[in-house]
Amino acid sequence: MICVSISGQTASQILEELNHVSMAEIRLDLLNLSDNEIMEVFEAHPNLIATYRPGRVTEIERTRQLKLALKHGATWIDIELEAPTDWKKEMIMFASKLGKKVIISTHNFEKTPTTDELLSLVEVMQKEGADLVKLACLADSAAACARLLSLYERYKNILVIGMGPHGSITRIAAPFLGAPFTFAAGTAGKTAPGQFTFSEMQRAIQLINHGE
Ligand SMILES: O=C1C[C@@](O)(C(=O)O)C[C@@H](O)[C@@H]1O
Repeated sequence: MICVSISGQTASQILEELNHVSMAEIRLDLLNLSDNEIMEVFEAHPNLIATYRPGRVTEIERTRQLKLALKHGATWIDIELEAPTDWKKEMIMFASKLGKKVIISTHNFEKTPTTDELLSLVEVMQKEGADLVKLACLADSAAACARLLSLYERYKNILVIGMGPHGSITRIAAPFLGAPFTFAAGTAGKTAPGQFTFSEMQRAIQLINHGE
């Protein structure tokens, strides 16, 4: 499944885009949605991730908006491995009471760590109670991609992404190796380096499925 990562749009543009996709990530930190618009967007589609990366607003406000999204239909929230443990526990508890799922994610915009480091990151995120572990690392070589993709042999419920131009293969391979979905850019543009557009990703998946 392709998950379109939505940023930089108005609520009505988002609602229009949601008509054409089976899954989307709503990057609340890269949008300017009012409470009413958050409710409207999350109520409009059955398979949305609510993501609000830290730094733009207070932690109280970020938490409030993530909880609002969950109460109004988000299927998933994405929380950062680096966030305080108590906050992660609070969000996991809140989501699970509503029957919603939690992605614990970590990003490394500089490099792909060693295999041992990757394994221990996955294990920590699993232990913390992630329904899905997401690891996105800048991949600067074929070896880095191979290292990232090798994690699929060991673990279920993971999504491993190689960011940057060298990491593209990992984005296409992900759903074929066990990831529940892979990210593509929304119509307003990429939310991470190396993302394909939705139609490019659709085409790549079709090519592999049909062996064309
Ligand atoms: O964590 C991820 C993955 C991502 O960083 C990517 O590389 O496609 C894009 C982010 O919006 C999302 O939250």
